[in-house]
Amino acid sequence: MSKKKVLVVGGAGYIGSHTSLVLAERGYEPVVFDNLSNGHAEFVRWGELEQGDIRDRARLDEVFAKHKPDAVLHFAALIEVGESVKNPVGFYDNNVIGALTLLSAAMDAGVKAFVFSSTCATYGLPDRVPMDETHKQAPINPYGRTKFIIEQALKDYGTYKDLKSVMLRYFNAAGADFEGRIGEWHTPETHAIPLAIEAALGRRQGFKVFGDDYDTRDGTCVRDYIHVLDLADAHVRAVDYLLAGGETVELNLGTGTGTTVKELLGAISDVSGKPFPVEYVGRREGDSTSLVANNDKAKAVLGWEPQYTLADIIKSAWAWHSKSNHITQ
Ligand SMILES: NC(=O)c1ccc[n+]([C@@H]2O[C@H](COP(=O)([O-])OP(=O)(O)OC[C@H]3O[C@@H](n4cnc5c(N)ncnc54)[C@H](O)[C@@H]3O)[C@@H](O)[C@H]2O)c1
Ligand SMILES: O=c1ccn([C@@H]2O[C@H](COP(=O)(O)OP(=O)(O)O[C@H]3O[C@H](CO)[C@@H](O)[C@H](O)[C@H]3O)[C@@H](O)[C@H]2O)c(=O)[nH]1
Repeated sequence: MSKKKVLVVGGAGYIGSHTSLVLAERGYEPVVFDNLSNGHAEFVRWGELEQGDIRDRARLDEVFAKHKPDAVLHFAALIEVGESVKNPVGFYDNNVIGALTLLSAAMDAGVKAFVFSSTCATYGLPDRVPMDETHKQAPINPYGRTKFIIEQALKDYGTYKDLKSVMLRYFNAAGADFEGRIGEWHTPETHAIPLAIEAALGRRQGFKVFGDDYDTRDGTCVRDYIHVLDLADAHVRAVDYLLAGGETVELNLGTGTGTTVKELLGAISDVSGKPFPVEYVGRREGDSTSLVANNDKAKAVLGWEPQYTLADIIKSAWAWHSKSNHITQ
């Protein structure tokens, strides 16, 4: 029997490349669609690369006609919260117009299964922590709002059209492939774990903590860091679920454990054995105080369970950053 094909849109990026790896391991055939604006051709190792932009309908039609995918995973987006405050137009253009163009092309090509990279940033400020999927969605930055808009479109397409989707609200993706083939490589890098590791490796001057006056146990923001391979596993399960006739659903993907920035820095110093300078500066615009998942629904719907701890995350990230010398600034 021929393998089922999955179009991995944004598959040359961090989470999409790890998901391609796990798709291939589980017997699917990934095909990556990416404009390489923030991705890396060398991360496309488990399937063909089709270069193109999700805002280019003609190119999308060509790729859908050629590959006839059974499902689409949509990772392609601009992703930095801080940048979205400075450049909202670019975010709406890529994350909303791009996603809607991709959705139309997918539906016209007869695709019925769609997995969307959403985010806990769609919740905004927490009423309660941990947050389950019924928590109100009131994003506090343009990035979160672009993702919220697409979630609503997907719910309407699930109700009124024949496209079923799984909207995966990731908390903070982190860590890397344990064999060190791929890892987190954003340019410029803005995420806490790679920045702190690069500081410990002496590639950056030190680490700046954005705010220590939050209402949390040590004044710094709380996040729920989830291993990228746990995210990848959930995506493959989401494809299985949709191809088996599953209905449209939104699911949190986090571990349920919150870590403050100070705790994170302590854990990174422990793993690396290399202390690094830390400076406390003002808050970063658009940051939420505390984001921690209640992941019961993903466990129930997908039979998913996160496998990796914060120590696994830091060790795998440390291994990747130590051996690779890519430029992130
Ligand atoms: N990294 C996180 O912690 C996190 C958390 C929650 C949600 N997400 C979401 O997960 C998805 C993947 O994040 P990532 O960290 O892997 O980001 P990434 O930047 O590494 O990957 C995104 C990929 O999409 C591609 N891309 C961007 N715009 C495109 C376009 N117009 N056409 C074609 N390709 C395009 C980029 O070249 C890149 O390869 C994003 O949608 C992001 O919003 C990420
Ligand atoms: O130099 C830094 C970088 C980050 N932080 C803090 O570290 C925490 C984590 O920040 P970061 O790693 O940038 O992740 P988030 O801003 O939480 O955003 C990520 O996680 C979101 C879900 O929480 C996703 O939606 C986004 O795409 C993804 O970038 C936050 O409290 C930041 O204020 C610092 O103190 N200093």
